[in-house]
Amino acid sequence: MCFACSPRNPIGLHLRFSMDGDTCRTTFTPREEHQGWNGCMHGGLISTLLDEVMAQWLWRQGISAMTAEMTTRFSRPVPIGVPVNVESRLVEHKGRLWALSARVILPDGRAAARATAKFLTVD
Ligand SMILES: CCCCCCCCCCCCCCCC(=O)SCCNC(=O)CCNC(=O)[C@H](O)C(C)(C)COP(=O)(O)OP(=O)(O)OC[C@H]1O[C@@H](n2cnc3c(N)ncnc32)[C@H](O)[C@@H]1OP(=O)(O)O
Repeated sequence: MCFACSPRNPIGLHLRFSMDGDTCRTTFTPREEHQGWNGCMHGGLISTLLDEVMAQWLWRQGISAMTAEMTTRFSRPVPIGVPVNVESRLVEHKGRLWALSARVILPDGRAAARATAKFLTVD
């Protein structure tokens, strides 16, 4: 029962994803309970959005892979109540290792956060 994507998780984010060419996308509007700093979405939950959109890129290609490493840069706050777009792309693939990047984009088109991550395929 995935915290990010399961529709059955009562405390989950209930994210839904789609592929748009080589990009995986979702949208999310943070609520009060997702707050960290006053009026802003918690950074750990922003990282969850980024991690999940990259994992879903792989899942949608039939690749089962776990996050082995992730770096996030928080450039701007994500305000509570404001819808954001979240997107991911493949950067590189070598053997079991998949490198992806992802962004959280504010309604004005500016990136609020960016991440890069390495995933390793698992059986
Ligand atoms: C019916 C509908 C159902 C719908 C359903 C939807 C499900 C949609 C799925 C999405 C859902 C996902 C959710 C979000 C993604 C998570 O949250 S995943 C959870 C968070 N991540 C984890 O818990 C991972 C914990 N780590 C591990 O379990 C293990 O370390 C790993 C990642 C499996 C790798 O372990 P391992 O297989 O033993 O591999 P290991 O021998 O350590 O490394 C293999 C090779 O990779 C290299 N390597 C390892 N790490 C790195 C690294 N960071 N950088 C470079 N090289 C590395 C090693 O050096 C090694 O190289 P060689 O020696 O072979 O040359």
